Amino acid sequence: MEVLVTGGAGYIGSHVVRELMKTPYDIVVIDNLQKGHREAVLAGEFYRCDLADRQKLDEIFSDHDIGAVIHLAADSLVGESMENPQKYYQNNLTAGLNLLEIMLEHNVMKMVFSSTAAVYGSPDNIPIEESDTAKPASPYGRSKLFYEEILADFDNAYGLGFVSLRYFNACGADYEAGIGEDHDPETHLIPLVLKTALRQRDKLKIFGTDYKTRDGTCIRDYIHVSDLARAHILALEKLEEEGESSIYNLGSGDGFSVKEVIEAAREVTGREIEAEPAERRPGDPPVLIASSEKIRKELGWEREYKDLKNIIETAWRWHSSNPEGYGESKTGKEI
Ligand SMILES: NC(=O)c1ccc[n+]([C@@H]2O[C@H](COP(=O)([O-])OP(=O)(O)OC[C@H]3O[C@@H](n4cnc5c(N)ncnc54)[C@H](O)[C@@H]3O)[C@@H](O)[C@H]2O)c1
Ligand SMILES: O=c1ccn([C@@H]2O[C@H](COP(=O)(O)OP(=O)(O)O[C@H]3O[C@H](CO)[C@H](O)[C@H](O)[C@H]3O)[C@@H](O)[C@H]2O)c(=O)[nH]1
Repeated sequence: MEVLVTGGAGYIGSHVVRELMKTPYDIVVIDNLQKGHREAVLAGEFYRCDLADRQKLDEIFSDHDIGAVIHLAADSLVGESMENPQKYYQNNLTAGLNLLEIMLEHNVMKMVFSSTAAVYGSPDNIPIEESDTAKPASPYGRSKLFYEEILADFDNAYGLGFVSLRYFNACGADYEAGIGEDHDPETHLIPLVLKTALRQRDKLKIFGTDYKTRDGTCIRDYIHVSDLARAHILALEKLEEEGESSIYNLGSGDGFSVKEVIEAAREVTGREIEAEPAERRPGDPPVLIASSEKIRKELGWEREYKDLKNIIETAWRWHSSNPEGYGESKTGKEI
């Protein structure tokens, strides 16, 4: 079966492609390279294509015998979505709907979807379960929740089977395969901490030190990107078995504060990492920790990386051996 990965040149998508290489699935990748890197795509047929382009999508679906789609392509920054919601609804919903329409036209009825902890907003219960109320606090979170609802409607009406994976904080790298996190601009905590260790930045800003948490800084659930990526294979297998559509959290079940992450990074790198208190970042909930019991029970998913320092070490190895990330090259087959 051919599996189409949208956003496969991005951080998580490139790790999903890496995990797909260990399976019998054939791989097709679409990415517009707005954020992604051609070099990060280690296998499969690559198309530089925007999901908004119906004609190109139609050609790709005509040229391949696609059996399922893993849909990661999206804009995904909470803060940016507060300032520019139009961009988020346009890309995550309108372009995403284009993809669904083309899938229906070509009778491709299986999707694994990248959702997010941001659908929960500021949750009432910790750890968060999938049945807890989703009250997104940002246009980004809402765009992902709306897409899940569209998928449920398409399942009811057309029998499109889906698995939606609500990722918590993806981090780490498959440094042995030569892939890692390279966003421009970078906004995520762990790469910024490591860039500070590399002296590419003077100091790290800690966004908020007066939250009602154990040390006043926000707590998040950090999950290694390869563990996350492996869950997509399990989700594909579930869809192939014609199971019911499902929504799963994907996190570690452990929470670490911003200060704890910085301290762990100091230990891993053995370097000074200067950090200073700063204003809260709008849209940040104080605590997000997943219960991932459902995916463990139903799909047998387990983490390989259970220790935060191990996870940071994989990211450190990637950043320290690729201080400029992937560089500037943006090549790829355009059709
Ligand atoms: N990084 C996280 O911690 C995290 C957490 C929760 C959910 N997610 C979700 O996971 C997915 C991947 O996130 P990531 O961190 O790898 O981001 P990323 O920006 O590295 O990857 C997204 C990729 O999609 C591509 N893309 C975006 N819009 C496109 C379009 N219209 N057409 C074609 N390609 C397009 C980008 O060029 C990029 O390569 C996103 O859907 C994001 O919302 C990420
Ligand atoms: O320079 C920084 C960067 C981040 N932080 C803090 O570190 C924590 C983690 O921030 P990230 O930006 O790394 O991650 P987020 O939790 O904001 O968001 C990530 O995980 C979410 C789900 O939990 C969403 O899906 C989103 O797409 C994804 O980027 C937050 O408390 C943030 O305020 C800082 O203090 N300083």
